[in-house]
Amino acid sequence: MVFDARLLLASASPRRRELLDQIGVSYRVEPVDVDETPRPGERPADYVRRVAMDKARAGWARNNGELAALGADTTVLLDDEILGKPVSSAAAAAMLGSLSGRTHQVCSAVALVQGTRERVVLSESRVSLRVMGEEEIARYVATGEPMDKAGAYAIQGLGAVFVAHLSGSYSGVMGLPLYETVALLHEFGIGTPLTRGQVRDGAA
Ligand SMILES: Cc1cn([C@H]2C[C@H](O)[C@@H](COP(=O)(O)OP(=O)(O)OP(=O)(O)O)O2)c(=O)[nH]c1=O
Repeated sequence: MVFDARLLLASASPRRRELLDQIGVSYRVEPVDVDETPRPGERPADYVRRVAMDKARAGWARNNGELAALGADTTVLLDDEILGKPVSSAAAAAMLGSLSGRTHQVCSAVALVQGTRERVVLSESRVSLRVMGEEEIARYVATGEPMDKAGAYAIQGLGAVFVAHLSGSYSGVMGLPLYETVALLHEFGIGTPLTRGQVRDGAA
């Protein structure tokens, strides 16, 4: 239990907790469940922003009205097609096969809600994975790491061995773009240990 938190993290993701811990932000965790089904014809960037905002709104609704609620969503896009979390080992292997030797996009949105105040920011990255053989894909899938990850890999885990190039935000690919997150937190008057002096209302 964190007592001095000014932020509610509307997420069950251990990666998002780890990333907020990394920059020294205190928060209380409140996982939420929102519909993550893309709407017909919805542009991927709009989809990611909408889901992040829905998570933040759901977090705010569970709150006692004191803490700003943060929601985030991360999606992998290959040729503008959304690759979500794999539903099975076979789906994970197929996803990795389609990403092998190619460059894909990772879109991460972070949203903050405090009452009627709502803001969402998008981070877009490009990641090139090297060619992966069938056997190494099978070995990677057998580790279990791909299963709860958009695009079936984790840049912060064993999957790092496949990442040939990244242009954009490492933390965004991992699930919470920290530069954008800190900018949003500032807008809402929430500082970090390093940036607290720059926040309008002082205390972090
Ligand atoms: C591409 C990539 C994704 N991921 C993860 C980040 C996200 O947690 C996940 C995408 O799923 P999300 O729906 O964004 O998040 P989540 O279900 O894990 O958590 P919550 O909705 O409760 O906030 O994929 C990695 O951890 N590493 C990577 O390299």
